[in-house]
Amino acid sequence: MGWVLLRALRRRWAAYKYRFVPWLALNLRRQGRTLRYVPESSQDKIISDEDVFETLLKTFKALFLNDFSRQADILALLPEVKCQYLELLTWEQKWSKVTSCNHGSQQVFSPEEVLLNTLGFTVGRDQSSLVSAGTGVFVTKGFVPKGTVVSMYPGTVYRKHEPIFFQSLGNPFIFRCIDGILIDGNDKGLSRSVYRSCRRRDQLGPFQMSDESWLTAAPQNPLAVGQYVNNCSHEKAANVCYQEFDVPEHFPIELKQYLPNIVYNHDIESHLRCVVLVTLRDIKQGEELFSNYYTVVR
Ligand SMILES: C[S@@+](CC[C@H](N)C(=O)[O-])C[C@H]1O[C@@H](n2cnc3c(N)ncnc32)[C@H](O)[C@@H]1O
Repeated sequence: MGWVLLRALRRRWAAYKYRFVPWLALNLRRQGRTLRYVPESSQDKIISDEDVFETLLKTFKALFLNDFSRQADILALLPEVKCQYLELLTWEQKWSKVTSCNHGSQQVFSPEEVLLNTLGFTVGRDQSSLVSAGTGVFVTKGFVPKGTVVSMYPGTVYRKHEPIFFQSLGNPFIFRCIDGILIDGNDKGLSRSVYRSCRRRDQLGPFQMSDESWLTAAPQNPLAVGQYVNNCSHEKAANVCYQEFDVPEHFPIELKQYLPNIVYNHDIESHLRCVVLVTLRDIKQGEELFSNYYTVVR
């Protein structure tokens, strides 16, 4: 009995230790080199950055237009602020949208319906098909072709040496990028408070620089559930892969409200790091997503 328990504990620790920052720090010092659980020679990207950008843009634009009635304060700033996407609409189009919102005649879809109409599928959390693996992520409707952005890994982004010790204790949601950047995707406890506080810090007037609804059961960006994807096993091969994506400077400001990531420290100039999950094969409705926790592509 004791032996079985010990073996179970050892297996749990073996899977978890790479995400336990004090363990990483200790091994870094011992080995005198950067410790990665990701191979040094990272694979090529599954899809190009341009394709990731296009998918996010398409999805966020659709969510933005669906949320139009909530965007009135942003619209009011339009003459002064360079809103790249809204500039594409004529004033007549904007006016017709505002009036249709005011008269309540605009059809408002749920974020999942918007995703289905835009990308042809929806994803959501449910009990994993693996015994005792807790929650997992499933394709709930539609079909996802190979090479598609199917999800995003939300959370606070920590650069190397930024303080994450207390947030990392007992936290299985810390994701490590190839260059050592960490993303804390835990939606509870201290991690949750840190994310919310960073988000409030970065708000620019009516413009939200990121989304915090992934902390709830109903995210306004329905792709932001990637932290719940489980690890592959002998029976369940990986069908998605993590891919890093740095948000370019020209990302439309009014669409940043759908980005589920925020930097812990914004004093240092750099692009916001996001991680998306890309399908490695076609995935049908009802299938669970499985990644390989030890593989990330730049
Ligand atoms: C990032 S979380 C994934 C979401 C998790 N299933 C949950 O319900 O919170 C990682 C944790 O999920 C569980 N997990 C992931 N893949 C698993 C697998 N193949 N078998 C058993 N447990 C797994 C482990 O407890 C792991 O520490």
